[in-house]
Amino acid sequence: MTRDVVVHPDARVLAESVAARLLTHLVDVQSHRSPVHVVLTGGTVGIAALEAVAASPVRDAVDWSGVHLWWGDERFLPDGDPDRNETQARNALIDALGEALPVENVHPMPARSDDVTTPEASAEAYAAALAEAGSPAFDVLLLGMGPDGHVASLFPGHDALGVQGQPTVGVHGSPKPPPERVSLTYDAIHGAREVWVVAAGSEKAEAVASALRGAPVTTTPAAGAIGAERTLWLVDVAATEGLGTPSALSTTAAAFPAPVDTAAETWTHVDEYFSVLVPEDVALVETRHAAAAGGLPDIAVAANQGKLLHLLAQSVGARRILEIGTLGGYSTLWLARALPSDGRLTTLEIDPEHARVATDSLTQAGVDDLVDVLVGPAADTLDSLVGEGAEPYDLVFIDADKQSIPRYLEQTLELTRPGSVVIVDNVVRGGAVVDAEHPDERVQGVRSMVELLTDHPRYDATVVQTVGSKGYDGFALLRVRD
Ligand SMILES: O=C1O[C@H](COP(=O)(O)O)[C@@H](O)[C@H](O)[C@H]1O
Repeated sequence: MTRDVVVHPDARVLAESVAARLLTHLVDVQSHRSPVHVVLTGGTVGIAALEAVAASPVRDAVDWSGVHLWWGDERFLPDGDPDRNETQARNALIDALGEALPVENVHPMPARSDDVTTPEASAEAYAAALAEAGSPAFDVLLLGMGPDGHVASLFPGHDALGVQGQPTVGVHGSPKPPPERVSLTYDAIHGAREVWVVAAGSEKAEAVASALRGAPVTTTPAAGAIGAERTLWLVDVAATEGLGTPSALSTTAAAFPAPVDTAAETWTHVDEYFSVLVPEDVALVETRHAAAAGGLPDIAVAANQGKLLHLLAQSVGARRILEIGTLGGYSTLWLARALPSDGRLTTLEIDPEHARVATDSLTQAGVDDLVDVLVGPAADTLDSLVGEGAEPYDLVFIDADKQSIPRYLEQTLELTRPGSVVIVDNVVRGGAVVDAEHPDERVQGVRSMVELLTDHPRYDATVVQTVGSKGYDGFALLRVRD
């Protein structure tokens, strides 16, 4: 996942540029995928960009019948209220599109009415609408940002920041009027392929600087605005004042050399340099491609990490491997290839569709006779394996829901032997792990793991931080004590 910052001379040019970028992106995506799902934002730049889309001669290049419009947040007000983000978007663009955009493609968050009396009711109805539409992966999710660093209606210090397991949330006590709102949650935002944060003006400069420098989301919610494939910050020069703007920024759309991006680029280049040591063959590449084509999130291990798993499994002479979290089968394939011909790999996956994609890829790769893909919640499957008296595993790779890591580690003890090796992925989480108050349950899951492992009688452990094409993270390496 990359994060790019593009700086424009002023708010007007920024809005025009966002419009041009959006139109081009829609045309590009429509050349290989349909329908396209776009999430709109309210706010000054967001609405100005929609006006620019409406005025653009290029707008007819988009097949609007294949575009669905959703909202990232809404002010919980009656239908037609001029302060609703929906009303503003209709005035700015939707009305101008007329019949080109079918009515059923427009998905506003339900307004306050006699039937929908609370932000929670609106949020629930919107979650249901998303589910009914097949919980689409948003192609582009636009987010404005307030001077306090809020995105959508996720405000600093609010409980909504920590809500997980649902795509929407009702919000009360917004510091920016109106106080009642409905918002997408981070879960929904993080599922978007591309997240574009748009912000203009010096009053946003402090929040832009905090977010790009990785402030905690509790104080700067925009720091958590991250897309699954790409995060793009589209800002004007005034909004970058807090970053110490180089002169190059006075030109249109100069790429902003934020320190974090420079570092991430370097990590990726270094991974590329060393990639000669970890060449992927056709089966590995196709496994990655099948996962992407199946719409699976791009969170599998990188090739060098897969090779590390492979080498570790070989080094300990693993004959039996357990993987918790199959996803598309990429790490599974690296691990399976470390097994001897009489070896066995058991991999657990909660999502039947992910399991199907993985099974197909493992079959294509010719390792299906070594691998059992077990579908269901991992904790239940682990209990079943314990109940069945499964032979101990030599190596366990845990790469699933991070909040459950402590539980998986307890269960793993029932399924291993002294000397077995356990690897837990993604335990640094961009450094968020040091934040005791972090609202993300995944971060808290890792912190609970650290508590569990401190002076543990049966696990010996270390954690190694990593950087690379997959960003800044790390893994825990454990050995079951003799
Ligand atoms: O209230 C809201 O504010 C933000 C930012 O608006 P701006 O006028 O400061 O750009 C916006 O992103 C959000 O959708 C909206 O509900």
